[in-house]
Amino acid sequence: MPSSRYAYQPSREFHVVVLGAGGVGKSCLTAQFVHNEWIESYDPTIEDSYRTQVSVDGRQVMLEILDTAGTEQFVAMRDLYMKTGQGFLLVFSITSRASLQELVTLRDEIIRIKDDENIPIVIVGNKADLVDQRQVDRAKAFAISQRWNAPYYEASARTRTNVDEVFVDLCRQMLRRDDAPDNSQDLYYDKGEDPSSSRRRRKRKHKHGPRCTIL
Ligand SMILES: Nc1nc2c(ncn2[C@@H]2O[C@H](COP(=O)(O)OP(=O)(O)OP(=O)(O)O)[C@@H](O)[C@H]2O)c(=O)[nH]1
Repeated sequence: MPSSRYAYQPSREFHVVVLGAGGVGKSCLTAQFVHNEWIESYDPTIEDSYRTQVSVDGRQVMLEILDTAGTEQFVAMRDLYMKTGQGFLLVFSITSRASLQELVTLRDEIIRIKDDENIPIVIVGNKADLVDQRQVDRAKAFAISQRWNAPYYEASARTRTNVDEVFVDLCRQMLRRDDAPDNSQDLYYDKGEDPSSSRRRRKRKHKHGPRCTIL
């Protein structure tokens, strides 16, 4: 069979979960990444999922992206999608100190549910175009990301700044874990799960120094 026919078939599929307080721009970041479109209106999300194929360092990756609800009334759904997620975009708005604070709880929950301190995470300070309304210092957000050993990006869904970069960084983290040779010994399957399924969890993780990307 000609290999060229299969050259662009994704070799990996990952579940990405976009989390953060209500109104920080999760849906807008996702819509810009998946459809290249800007949404001006605010329509609170319940839960939306998207499938999109991306090329990362020459490799085709299929992403299943879950855009979650920031509002409190839907928090009961969180446990479920945190279990399924393999990589997390933690989004706050640089115009809201409270939205950064909310990430602390979300990150704690992810670590608890995944039972994994080094699960792939990217911290996103969105709405970076609203410079006059900034409430969160870049240095402060970066310090938090360092403590969490996760990269920090300032982004703007409106200007499409760092939109691709945050998703690609997360993909790279997930690919690195998938590629790591010692992962083969660390794989284990959920009780009762079909071992041939691709839903796998990893116990030991690789540390990568935090990065700060500024506009
Ligand atoms: N100026 C500016 N506005 C933004 C940006 N991202 C989102 N917004 C606006 O912020 C509002 C909320 O954006 P959403 O993407 O719906 O926020 P969300 O986090 O998905 O909100 P929930 O669904 O409630 O969790 C909308 O009016 C967007 O137009 C940005 O980068 N810059």
